[in-house]
Amino acid sequence: MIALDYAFCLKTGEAICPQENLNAFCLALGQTFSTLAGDSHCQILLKSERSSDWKQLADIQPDNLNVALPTVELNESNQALLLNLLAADDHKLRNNLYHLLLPLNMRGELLGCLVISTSQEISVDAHAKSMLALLLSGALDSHLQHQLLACEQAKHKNTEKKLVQEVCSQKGLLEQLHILHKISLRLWHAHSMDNMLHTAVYECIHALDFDRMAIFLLNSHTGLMRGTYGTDIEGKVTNEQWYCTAIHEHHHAKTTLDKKRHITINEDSELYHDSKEVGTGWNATISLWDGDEPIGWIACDNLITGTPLKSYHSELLKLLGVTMSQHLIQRRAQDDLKALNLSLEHRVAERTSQLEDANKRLNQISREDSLTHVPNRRMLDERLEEEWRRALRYQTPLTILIVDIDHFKQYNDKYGHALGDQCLTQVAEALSQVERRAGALLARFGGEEFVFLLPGSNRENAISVANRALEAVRKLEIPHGDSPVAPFVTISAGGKTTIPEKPNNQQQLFIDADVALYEAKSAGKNQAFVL
Ligand SMILES: Nc1nc2c(ncn2[C@@H]2O[C@H](COP(=O)(O)OP(=O)(O)OP(=O)(O)O)[C@@H](O)[C@H]2O)c(=O)[nH]1
Repeated sequence: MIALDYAFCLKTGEAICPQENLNAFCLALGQTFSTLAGDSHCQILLKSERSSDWKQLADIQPDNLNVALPTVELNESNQALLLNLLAADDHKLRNNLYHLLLPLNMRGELLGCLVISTSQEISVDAHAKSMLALLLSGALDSHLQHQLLACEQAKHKNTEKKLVQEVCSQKGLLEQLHILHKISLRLWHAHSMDNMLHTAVYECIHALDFDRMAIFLLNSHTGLMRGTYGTDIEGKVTNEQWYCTAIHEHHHAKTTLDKKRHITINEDSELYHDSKEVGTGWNATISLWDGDEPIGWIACDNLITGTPLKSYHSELLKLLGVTMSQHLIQRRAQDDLKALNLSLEHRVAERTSQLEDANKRLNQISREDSLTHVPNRRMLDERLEEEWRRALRYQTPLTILIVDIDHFKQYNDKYGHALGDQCLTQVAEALSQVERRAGALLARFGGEEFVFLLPGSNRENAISVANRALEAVRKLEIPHGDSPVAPFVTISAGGKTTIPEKPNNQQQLFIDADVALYEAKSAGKNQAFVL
């Protein structure tokens, strides 16, 4: 028989009081009880505050100490033993062992209990037992409170650490977003789609937290994916416009678009360049959308510096995707508008040129004789008015020479109107070759009459022109069986040379030229007369 008495109480108190922590307390407790009985086995059980559940805090055997905080569930046999002991509250022999339960109260509440199991019966002094319980309760409560505090402090430290990390990460994200904003401003100023894509890759790999980036454009109408700009393994921007593939043949593009994934990040992944594996690290792909229509995607990784993936990368890359999508949409709209404007400008220029041509032609037609294609009377009147003014201002000579086909009525009567027209055309053609001096003009005046306007020509030159005209028509040798003048068609010419003395008096010139023509006709035709 062993005794739990005051002496043991004192011994236990001396052993457990100086202990600094729960483990040392339990160890000292176990050692004290082993002096009581060599095979003693102590368990400290704690009662749940809110329920009647019990859990094990410490399992103290002479050769083994096991303290578990947070506490662990009781196994079935211990649970049954505890219930028995709680009900009987005495030192009982069960399963060949004597068990003693020491309830531990604190602040009027049952905190837990100490269960001592030995092979020998223990004689218990009731006062010593309650004193021991008091001693153990105080020490255990103090250690538990201390442990709880330490646990809270550790939690607090951990939260503080996480907070610092979070603040750092937020600061990093903020800096990156600031840079992204600056890049976005630069992209607004790009002068073309090509320039915008090059700037995007260049600026992003130099200022954002990743090493390489490539942008691909998608065309859902053609089903094609095209490269734009990317980064080589040394970090230089490269032109990748040569790259073109069907979207459905590109595994990543296909799955991203099918599943409408906006961003995918892979850690410890193989990294590629020109379809060859060049290293490992993290890589990310961001798809670009115009509403529901996929318009491109971006690939980026950390191949060169191996910069680790940060907690803000996901947020940063998402925003990069949104920014790039907006720029692509806006740039496409601008380009479409430019193309539309160009096509409109082109069409307007084409129409204007057609209109100008038509006007020119109209102008020409309105000043051209439709049968002979030499200038008509309207043209002659305009040019005569002009030349009259000029001759008046500079006091230079001006000549009018009227040419009339001889016996043309008979010609028409004999050969018919159609041949008459043909004759007129041939005569006009021949006359138009006679005088090629600058300013000289041959016009059809009406019927079978033609007029030479000869600015700067004196009478002598007018006579020369008239004779050359006569000769030119004779040379045509157009048969005229009914002409009493010659067997061929002939003409007569009457001219007048003057230096104008007053404005708008050109009509007089015509009257005088007509008089001269009359003279030529009266003198037998086939001749010229210049006044
Ligand atoms: N075939 C044809 N004949 C025309 C055209 N314009 C006028 N004529 C004819 O030209 C003829 C002119 O006749 P006239 O004024 O009598 O003159 P002419 O017969 O040449 O007599 P002279 O001038 O005195 O030699 C008329 O018979 C008109 O019908 C035309 O465009 N085509």
